[in-house]
Amino acid sequence: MNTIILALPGAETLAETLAQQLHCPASTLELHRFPDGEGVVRLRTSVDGQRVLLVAHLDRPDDKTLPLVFAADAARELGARELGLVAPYLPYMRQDDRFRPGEAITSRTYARLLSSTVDFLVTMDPHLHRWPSLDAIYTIRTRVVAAAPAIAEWIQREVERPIIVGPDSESEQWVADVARRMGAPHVVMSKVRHGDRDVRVHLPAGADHAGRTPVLVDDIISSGHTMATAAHVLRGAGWGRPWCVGVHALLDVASVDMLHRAGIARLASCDTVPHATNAIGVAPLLAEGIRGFLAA
Ligand SMILES: O=P(O)(O)OC[C@H]1O[C@@H](O)[C@H](O)[C@@H]1O
Repeated sequence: MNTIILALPGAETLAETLAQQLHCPASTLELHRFPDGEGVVRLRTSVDGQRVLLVAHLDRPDDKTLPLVFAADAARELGARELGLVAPYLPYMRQDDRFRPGEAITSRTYARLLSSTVDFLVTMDPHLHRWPSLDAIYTIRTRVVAAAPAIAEWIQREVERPIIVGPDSESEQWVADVARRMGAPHVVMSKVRHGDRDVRVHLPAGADHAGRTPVLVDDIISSGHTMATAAHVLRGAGWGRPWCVGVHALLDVASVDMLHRAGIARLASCDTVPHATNAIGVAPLLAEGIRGFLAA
């Protein structure tokens, strides 16, 4: 079966790069907004009888998910035989519980929506905390790709004698993997969240930087408060100015400024979400993950 890549608006660069890596054609989608704000998508190429890979950057997902669903439905109606979604950042993974009475568990609802939209999903380091794997909520085939090889390679190139630091217990999975690949030590801090922009972070007793440069690594940087607070704590403990690396950079310009005011040495992110801090390319890793679905 032939494969064609369709880029959702904003994902054209990633789609092109993946098309080169996977040796298949890529096309773009037209998104028109009517005066009342409703949108309509239009496929610019035939998809009849083909496997379609929809490529989307799903930060700010509320505006982007409906066009994705419309594009998938249109492709299906126009003869696509199989539909895959490549979404390097998978949104709505953090609300995985009813933290306050009456709250929606958006992870589950979003998973149900995407599972009814496409046949398979390729994503990178989704925020799996309470769910053991995506299979707990997604009913389609999924493939999780780790950014750790690209992050480890980048840190190795850029930072002399690093020690990898996780700002909270959830980050241990990513931090341990990155550190192991580089043969560097790692330490994981503990965090208590009191609100969207209010976190407390602690270094474990006895933790020592051993003259190394701290590199904070986390999956998501959103408000930036986790990284900023962790940076304050590290500096206060005499660890020097930490570097900060995030897989998914969701933060705005004000949050980037706040991080620099917190005294970080450098902020870098993977290009799962287009952002001024993108320094680590993950397309080759994503392409590898996609290949498993292209065999038939
Ligand atoms: O503190 P901000 O940047 O808002 O949020 C990002 C943090 O919130 C967690 O779920 C992520 O794993 C990360 O540690």
